[in-house]
Amino acid sequence: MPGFDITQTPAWAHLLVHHEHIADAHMRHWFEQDHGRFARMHERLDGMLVDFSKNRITDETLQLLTELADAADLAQWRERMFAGDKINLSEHRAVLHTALRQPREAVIEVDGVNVVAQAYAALDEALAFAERVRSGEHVGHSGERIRHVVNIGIGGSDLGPKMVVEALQSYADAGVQVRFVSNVDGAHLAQTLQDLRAETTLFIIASKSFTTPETLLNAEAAKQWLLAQTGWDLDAIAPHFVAISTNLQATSAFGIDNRHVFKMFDWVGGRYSVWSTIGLPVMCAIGRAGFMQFLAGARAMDEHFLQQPWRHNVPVLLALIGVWYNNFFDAHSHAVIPYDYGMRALTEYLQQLDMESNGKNVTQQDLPVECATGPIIWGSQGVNCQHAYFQMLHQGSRLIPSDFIVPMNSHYPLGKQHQVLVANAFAQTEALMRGKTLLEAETELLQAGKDTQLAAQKVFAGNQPTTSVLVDAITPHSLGMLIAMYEHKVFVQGVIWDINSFDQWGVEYGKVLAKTIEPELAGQGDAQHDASTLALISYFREHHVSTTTAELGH
Ligand SMILES: O=P(O)(O)OC[C@H]1O[C@H](O)[C@H](O)[C@@H](O)[C@@H]1O
Repeated sequence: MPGFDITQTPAWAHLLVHHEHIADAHMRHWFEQDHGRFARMHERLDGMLVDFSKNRITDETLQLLTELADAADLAQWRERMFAGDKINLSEHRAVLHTALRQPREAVIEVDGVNVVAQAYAALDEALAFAERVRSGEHVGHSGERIRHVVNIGIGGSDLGPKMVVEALQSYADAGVQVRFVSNVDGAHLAQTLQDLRAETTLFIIASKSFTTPETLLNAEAAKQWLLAQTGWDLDAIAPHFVAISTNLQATSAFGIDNRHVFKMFDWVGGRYSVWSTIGLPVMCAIGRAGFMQFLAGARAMDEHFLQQPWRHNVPVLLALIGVWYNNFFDAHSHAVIPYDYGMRALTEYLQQLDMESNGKNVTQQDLPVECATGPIIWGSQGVNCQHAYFQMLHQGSRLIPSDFIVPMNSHYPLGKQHQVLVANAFAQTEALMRGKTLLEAETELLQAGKDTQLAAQKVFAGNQPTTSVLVDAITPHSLGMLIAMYEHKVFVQGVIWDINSFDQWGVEYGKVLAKTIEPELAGQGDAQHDASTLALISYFREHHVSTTTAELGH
């Protein structure tokens, strides 16, 4: 579709007119007048309920939005992605994270190779290794059992596995504790290793490219820590290091035994790679059976996404309603609030998934995009957010749509705590939708025998949209469904805006400049910079106390 511009389609024009009609309508009136609203505006999947009814949409909105999906040729793009067409045009790559959760017998060919078989060959090796770590069969150089696994990686080689390991902590049953180091700030590695023994520690160096400087520097420092702690020779540390990468040359140059390199493939983007061998930390934590359930959950969402008509297709509805706020209500951000302590890293994970995918302003045909693209994704765990920034959602001046993710059962119920947690989540969605009128505020004050002077401060505009995603519990299966749901949401939005959701040229520029500046901090090199950057560099030189590399853990 050369020069495709969604804003020039009749569907977009119809939505603009429709927006004029309903922009000022209040959801509380829709609920009062229409008792069938929830029934028509929710979807039930296996172990999941998604409630779209507290959104600023009518049946007509949904109808018009589905026409927008058709105008963007969504069905064809979806088919092309699942079939392995090279829809990542700028990198000439297929986009096949969905192949990683296909049944073993499926066949998807890219350049004449069946990638499903390729993926399972790598996955089986990683799963078998994880089981050997869990059972104690894989031991360290001294013959001791591995007790700690430290994953060193960043971006897609960190956020997915970290979030999943934390969310599924109650499934970690083998006495192997998994930790994550991502930041090149020495504090991260030093503090993570502080209470560990080298003899019982395994490092996973996770890097699709194996060229990411932060990861390589941390990996080298981990190697030095291990040598310093044990006094062993370099040859002895092989059982303590494994890698996950597409770049076997670089892993071998780093000194990692080829039998301990688990392959990944260029047809999986970093931020979509938790289903691949990048999931090794998850496998070490929850084992083969749990990981296969995780893949099966994602597969169930893939099937739903493939089969349901737009009007009942959960990721498609999430995406379309997101476009509605982003492009017609001019909402700049989207909050995601998991009411689950284990899922506290979800927002950070989704920030990469969504913002690195759809933070683009050029179309697949290299033309400027004529409308706003991906929103700012933010949020954090409920209920903590209620005691911090929810004031702004309730009485601020901005439209901020949000997703509330709420499990019906906790792995740690502790008496009444789970009911209190869930009650808070539901109460927030009700309050955000209903609001409170001036009359209601005055009546409340009068009933409490108080002056009504403060009534204006107690008014809540309401009409703040929320989508509730209820899951029976956070299990490997339901977590797989949830993550795949968001992956497909991001994909659908990328199709509507006609951007490539699978490259990330925007992160390169800063990386290149950092390479120039780093030696300048040590007084070498004199590249051209603006006055501000030059002053920052010289302030560092004046104030930095040069030390030899401080020893880890001291
Ligand atoms: O796995 P790696 O090759 O080390 O990449 C790690 C991360 O670094 C980059 O800068 C990209 O922006 C991310 O998409 C990627 O996930």
